[in-house]
Formats: sequence, structure tokens, C-alpha cells
Amino acid sequence: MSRVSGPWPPVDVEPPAAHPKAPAPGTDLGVHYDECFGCGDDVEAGLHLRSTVGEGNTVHSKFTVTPAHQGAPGLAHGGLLACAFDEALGSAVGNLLRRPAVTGKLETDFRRPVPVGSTLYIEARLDGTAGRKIYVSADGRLDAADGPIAVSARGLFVQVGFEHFSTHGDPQALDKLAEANRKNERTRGDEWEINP
Ligand SMILES: CCCCCCCC(=O)SCCNC(=O)CCNC(=O)[C@H](O)C(C)(C)COP(=O)(O)OP(=O)(O)OC[C@H]1O[C@@H](n2cnc3c(N)ncnc32)[C@H](O)[C@@H]1OP(=O)(O)O
Repeated sequence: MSRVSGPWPPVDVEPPAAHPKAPAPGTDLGVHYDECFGCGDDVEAGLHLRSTVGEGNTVHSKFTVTPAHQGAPGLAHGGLLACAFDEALGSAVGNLLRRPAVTGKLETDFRRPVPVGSTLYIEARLDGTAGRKIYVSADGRLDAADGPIAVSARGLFVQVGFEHFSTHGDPQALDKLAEANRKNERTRGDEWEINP
């Protein structure tokens, strides 16, 4: 079976245009939600992924595989690796395009085992947009930014209105998060418009 699942992006796209208020290359991107499994500090067994804006519509993310992330003894669970890519791709979409969006489709290609203790260096890039559809892809390298590729991913994010989160999510938790952000001055008011 071929590893290649078809042309990417699968439809004609506009080149990605970073939002004028997108953070500059080199900016460390904070935790977007303390209880997020991908990046949140409050989730002990979470991935604690950390991200920085790169050049040319990219975001660089890192996370270290712990025993809490195992599938087989000493090896990362593939589903958790997919989670790391969801987070890294979502971070690129949310921070560079500043559009609220959710994952519609996520494809992962596991090329090498990822042992506990290794650090995955993920480079996520915006590939293009077609209306509400946002195409992104990423490679994750083992233990160094120029290490061997262990996992690759492609994702389709779909732009949504903020009501996606308030209708389907937990409105009280959203209010609490907004309040915490205001108190911490972690985000300016307008940054609340991107994904919580
Ligand atoms: C900084 C923050 C980091 C956060 C990272 C983590 C991100 C996440 O994990 S989000 C959580 C996981 N995702 C979800 O829960 C999403 C659940 N799904 C949904 O809510 C809806 O299906 C949703 C919003 C994706 C699309 O629904 P809807 O708004 O009705 O739009 P819909 O018309 O169906 O789709 C819009 C377009 O996308 C296309 N599309 C949607 N899903 C897919 C898919 N799986 N495959 C291919 N195309 C798709 C549609 O064909 C349509 O294309 P076109 O405009 O050409 O007709």
C-alpha cells in the first residue's frame, strides 16, 4: 500500500496569508487552555506541547514522550502522537491565521517508532485555504530539528463561528477561561476571538 494518499492540498487553494496580527517568527506561543490535553499545564499526563512561530507560515512544536504516553512498553501510543499533531497543526491555524477553526480531518503517517524519553520536533505549515477549509501539514522529527522523520500528518481544519465552542462546549468553562485571560493579561481582548 502506498504511503501517499493523494495530492495535497486535494483542492485548489489560495496561498496562506498570515493575519496582520499574527505573532512574529520567534514568538513563543503560550498555553491556549490550561486544561488542554495537548498543551495545558493542569493536565498531569498531558503532552505539554510547546510551540514557537517559525519562518514562512510555520509553527515549531516540541513534546517529550513520557511513560504516561505509552502504547506498547517503552513506545509512544500512536493516538497520542496524532494528538500532538492535532495540537501543533491547530496552533499554526489559530495563531497564524487567527481564525477559529476545528479539525475536520487528520491523517497520520507513522514512519518510525517513538520511544519513551524521546522528544518529537514538529514543524507544522499552512498549505493553503479554500473558503472555510484550511489545509495544513507537519513532520515530526526524532530528538532534533533535523532528526529523522518519525511521523507526518496532514489536516483539514474548518473555520467555525465562536458559537461552535459556546454551543457544543462548556459555556461556564469558557467564561472562566475568558476571566482568567483577562486577569492574567495573557491575551488581549481581541485574541479571545481565536480558538479558546
Ligand atoms: C490553538 C488551538 C489548538 C487546538 C488544536 C485541537 C483542535 C481540535 O482537536 S478541534 C476538536 C476535533 N474536531 C471537532 O470536534 C470537529 C467536529 N466536526 C464539526 O463540528 C463539523 O463537522 C465541522 C465544523 C468540521 C464541519 O461542519 P460544518 O460547519 O457544517 O461544515 P461542512 O459544510 O460540513 O464542511 C465545510 C467544508 O469542509 C469540508 N469537510 C468537512 N469535514 C471534512 C472531512 N472530514 N473531510 C473532507 N472535507 C471535509 C466539507 O466538505 C465542506 O466543503 P465545501 O465547503 O467545499 O462544501
